Amino acid sequence: MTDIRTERMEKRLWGLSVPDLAAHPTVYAPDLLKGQRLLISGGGSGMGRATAVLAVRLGAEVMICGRDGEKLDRAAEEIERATGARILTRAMTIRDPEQVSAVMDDAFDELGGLDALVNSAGGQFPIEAIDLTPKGWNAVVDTNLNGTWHMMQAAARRWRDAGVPGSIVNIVATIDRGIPHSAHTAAARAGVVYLSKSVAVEWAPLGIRVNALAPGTIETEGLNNYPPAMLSRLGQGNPMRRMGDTWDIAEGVVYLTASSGKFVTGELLQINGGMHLWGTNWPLGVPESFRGTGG
Ligand SMILES: CCCCCCCCCCC/C=C/C(=O)SCCNC(=O)CCNC(=O)[C@H](O)C(C)(C)COP(=O)(O)OP(=O)(O)OC[C@H]1O[C@@H](n2cnc3c(N)ncnc32)[C@H](O)[C@@H]1OP(=O)(O)O
Ligand SMILES: NC(=O)C1=CN([C@@H]2O[C@H](COP(=O)(O)OP(=O)(O)OC[C@H]3O[C@@H](n4cnc5c(N)ncnc54)[C@H](OP(=O)(O)O)[C@@H]3O)[C@@H](O)[C@H]2O)C=CC1
Repeated sequence: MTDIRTERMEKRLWGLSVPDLAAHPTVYAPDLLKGQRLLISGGGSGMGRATAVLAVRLGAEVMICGRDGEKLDRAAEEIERATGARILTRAMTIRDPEQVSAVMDDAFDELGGLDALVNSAGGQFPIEAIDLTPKGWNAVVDTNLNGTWHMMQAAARRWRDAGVPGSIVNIVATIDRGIPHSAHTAAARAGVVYLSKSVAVEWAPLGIRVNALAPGTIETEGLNNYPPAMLSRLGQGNPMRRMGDTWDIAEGVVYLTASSGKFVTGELLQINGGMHLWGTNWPLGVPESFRGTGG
């Protein structure tokens, strides 16, 4: 690891900044998303924000939403400064179907329609499953499963009613072998994966594609929600023995939403350095009985 990276990690400045993202090389042609309109939940930070930057660089018009209006406005200002593109922001929670309906109406009205919905909003807290309270379980399932569903259905209904196609990408997590200390989110994300597969079939006749993307450990400010003791172990929990960056995810999202993904639906794209095959992260520490077992 370079000195600069170590210093940024110690300061908990995770991931690529907006100027980094604006200058990052991309495999895509500059006008790939020209005329496309995207709504990105959780677009004020992390993977959602990186996707917003890549999308505007490729010619798309973008609205981002999340709970914290100041964070969204800050992201929009930084994106405008770095790329010259203006994006729209809406403060809301995906957990409230009425707020979801309002943001979806705004997106369709103010962008003049919608071509793609990217659901990057989500989160959880590390805990041993045996200690979960009903309220904690419900908060995580309501955010990651129910909230994502409200967004998906609200977009799909409008696409159906307008008789136009659409595309949905749901950011989930690497769940293939479960997620110790995060059983609540593993359950919710598994729900989203199979929800996506189910409606990918139902909605194919409507011209709506639905895919999921499973990140591994990705350097974002979201990592600041985890205990400092685990930060030094981050990135060791996959065969490539490093973290991914938000550009890895943004380019994956664009692959699925752009014409490159026009025959892809119901898929789960794993961008995780092989974490679905080997490795794991125990946020609260690996128990003695599991040490040295290769996980
Ligand atoms: C996805 C893979 C996880 C893998 C873990 C392995 C580690 C790998 C490395 C890290 C990978 C990073 C993954 C990321 O997702 S980064 C992005 C993370 N960002 C966040 O998670 C922030 C967003 N999170 C939240 O906003 C909250 O956690 C929550 C989803 C619960 C939001 O809901 P709400 O606002 O309603 O929640 P509250 O804060 O009001 O709490 C409700 C009850 O939930 C319980 N709770 C909440 N926090 C904790 C905690 N830290 N410990 C224990 N219990 C908690 C509690 O019962 C709350 O009720 P009370 O406050 O009344 O007690
Ligand atoms: N980073 C990683 O290693 C991994 C992350 N993930 C998941 O990927 C997604 C993106 O994470 P990442 O970019 O790293 O983290 P961030 O914390 O940066 O992004 C999550 C975004 O979700 C928004 N959000 C959270 N709850 C709600 C809500 N109820 N309504 C609307 N917006 C909400 C947050 O904004 P605000 O607070 O303003 O609402 C935030 O911008 C999340 O679902 C995360 O759990 C999965 C695997 C690994």
